Amino acid sequence: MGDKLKDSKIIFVVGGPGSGKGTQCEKVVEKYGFTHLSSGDLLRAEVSSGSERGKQLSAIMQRGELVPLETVLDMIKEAMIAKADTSKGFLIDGYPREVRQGEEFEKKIGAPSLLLYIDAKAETMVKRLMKRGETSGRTDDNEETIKKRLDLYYKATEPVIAYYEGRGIVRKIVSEGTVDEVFSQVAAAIDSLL
Ligand SMILES: Nc1nc2c(ncn2[C@@H]2O[C@H](COP(=O)(O)OP(=O)(O)OP(=O)(O)O)[C@@H](O)[C@H]2O)c(=O)[nH]1
Ligand SMILES: Nc1ccn([C@@H]2O[C@H](COP(=O)(O)OP(=O)(O)O)[C@@H](O)[C@H]2O)c(=O)n1
Ligand SMILES: [Mg+2]
Repeated sequence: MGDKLKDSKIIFVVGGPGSGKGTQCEKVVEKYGFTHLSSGDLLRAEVSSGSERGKQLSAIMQRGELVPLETVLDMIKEAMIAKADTSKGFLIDGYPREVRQGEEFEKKIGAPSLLLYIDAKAETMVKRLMKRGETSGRTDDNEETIKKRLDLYYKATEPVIAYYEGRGIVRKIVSEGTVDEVFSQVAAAIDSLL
């Protein structure tokens, strides 16, 4: 089964909290039929299952910190294997969050063919998340945790961009405009890959 994953197309979607990763992934699924796996959503599903592991994850996520690498990687791998037979390719949203997460992913699953870097200004991300927080019900959409998630993003996740830039597979998407304006950049980047 591992080999089957090795052959599948993998796109990493990396960007700050509130940059628009999830929004753009939904539009990519509509247009290209890829399988969208959001690491954050997988973790939140585990939390809402009420499992012991979910309780531990919840505390970490409420602090805006990173959960253990093995946990999130195993959850993504399980989700990919479950869809491997029918998937046209995978959008891995919100992972890797640090370089070693990328290295471990490639050891256990396979190499990405594209990294979509969804780039928005810090104040744009804060504004969007505060607005989303009014309806999302996410325990991490509050000012204090948003700030921690942003700090962690700049410290741990931006180096991921540089790491994959070295391989020439990064496409930077400026996500300041409307959802459709941003999506036209995303579609152009994916079309150049297909
Ligand atoms: N104007 C504008 N708003 C956007 C765009 N993309 C997302 N938003 C808004 O910004 C908020 C955050 O978008 P998400 O797609 O949830 O962001 P995310 O990167 O998945 O955030 P995390 O899951 O917290 O990492 C949403 O409530 C959207 O309404 C965009 O391209 N333009
Ligand atoms: N690879 C990942 C993905 C999410 N997470 C945790 O899950 C939370 C929500 O992730 P998300 O991608 O939905 O949201 P953002 O943190 O990107 O805004 C993060 O703040 C982390 O606490 C993680 O630890 N490792
Ligand atoms: Mg998201």
